[in-house]
Amino acid sequence: MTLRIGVIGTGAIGKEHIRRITNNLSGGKVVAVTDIEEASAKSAIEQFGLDAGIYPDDKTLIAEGDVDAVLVTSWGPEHEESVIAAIEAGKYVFCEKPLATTIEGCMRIVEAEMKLGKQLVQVGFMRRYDSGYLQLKEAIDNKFIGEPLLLHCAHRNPEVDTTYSTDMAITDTLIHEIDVLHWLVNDDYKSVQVIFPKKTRYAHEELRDPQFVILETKSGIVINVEISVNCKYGYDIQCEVVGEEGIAKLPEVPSITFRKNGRIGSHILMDWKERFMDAYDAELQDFIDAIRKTGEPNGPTAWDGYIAQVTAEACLKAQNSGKKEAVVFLEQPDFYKKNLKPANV
Ligand SMILES: NC(=O)C1=CN([C@@H]2O[C@H](COP(=O)(O)OP(=O)(O)OC[C@H]3O[C@@H](n4cnc5c(N)ncnc54)[C@H](O)[C@@H]3O)[C@@H](O)[C@H]2O)C=CC1
Ligand SMILES: O=C1[C@@H](O)[C@H](O)[C@@H](O)[C@H](O)[C@H]1O
Repeated sequence: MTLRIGVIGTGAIGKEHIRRITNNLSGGKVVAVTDIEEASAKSAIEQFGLDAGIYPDDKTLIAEGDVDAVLVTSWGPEHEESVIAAIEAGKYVFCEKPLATTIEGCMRIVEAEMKLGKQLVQVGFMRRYDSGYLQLKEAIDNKFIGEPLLLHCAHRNPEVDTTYSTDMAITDTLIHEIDVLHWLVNDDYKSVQVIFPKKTRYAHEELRDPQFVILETKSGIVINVEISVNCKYGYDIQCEVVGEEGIAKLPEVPSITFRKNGRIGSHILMDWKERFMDAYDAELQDFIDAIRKTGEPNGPTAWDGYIAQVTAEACLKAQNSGKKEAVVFLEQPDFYKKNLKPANV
């Protein structure tokens, strides 16, 4: 059976996902779209030659769109309502990060799923499908570098516009590290701290950039993440794990080396679309395949969305207090204690 998919929000990543489902992946078909800007939904249909209906809003798409699954790729604060409506209608959901913009919102989604008694939701934490992070995880899980002790990470974007605010460095940007790093080291966060170094002159007036976040896990692993969103030179994701017996580092993105004008160099990518292209393909293919084969998604769950939001909110508190803040989770329900298979890459 081909998975019939409806897309809620046909902006930047909505269109990217429509393109990959339509041109690159197998087993799924976009049959319905909606966007609060109707012109955007229309342009998605035209751009990708979709045989799909346009619906006035998320609820109508879910009720009348004859879909098995929805992709929620609207703005973060809009996610919760669409995800809950989809769960209540028994539709599978692939929701871009964040699952919801509050802890309570994430819990409402978790409760809706538990009430239904079936996992329907996968959150778009695509780094768990990136081949570099998967290699790091394999090295850690096989004890290749011994016990991980500390991690040095960086999340750099070349630039942001004036709508990007200081809290977004956490909720929009760091949230990827929040999810992937505790998964990488098989541990939970215990505390967080945020330090603001000297501000770059490229940050707009209201924005504090860069930021330096320290996350500590229950077993005592210390993780530092530099977030720079005006680094100018490229889109650059770094992660180095220091273990008891060695170091493992995320590979650089392959690029030719050139010799020109008295220099040896190589190219750096400029945006997330290219950097995680393969990971986005893999996460969505896994979503489609797992549902078709087992009737349940296999990727990051609504509970992972909750864990990320709790940690993000502790970081926001730490931004304001300047102090180390505790990260406190509810106990994981048995419902979510399944042993997730490794990502399908
Ligand atoms: N996994 C990743 O690396 C990335 C994830 N994202 C996430 O994807 C989501 C969308 O981001 P972008 O595509 O960059 O934003 P965008 O602004 O380009 O697109 C969002 C679209 O959703 C539409 N929209 C908003 N509310 C809606 C609603 N209630 N119903 C229907 N349509 C609605 C907007 O009109 C817009 O066309 C965000 O949650 C963002 O955090 C974005 C970029 C990368
Ligand atoms: O999710 C993403 C964007 O929303 C965010 O704004 C960027 O900072 C991240 O690098 C990208 O992966």
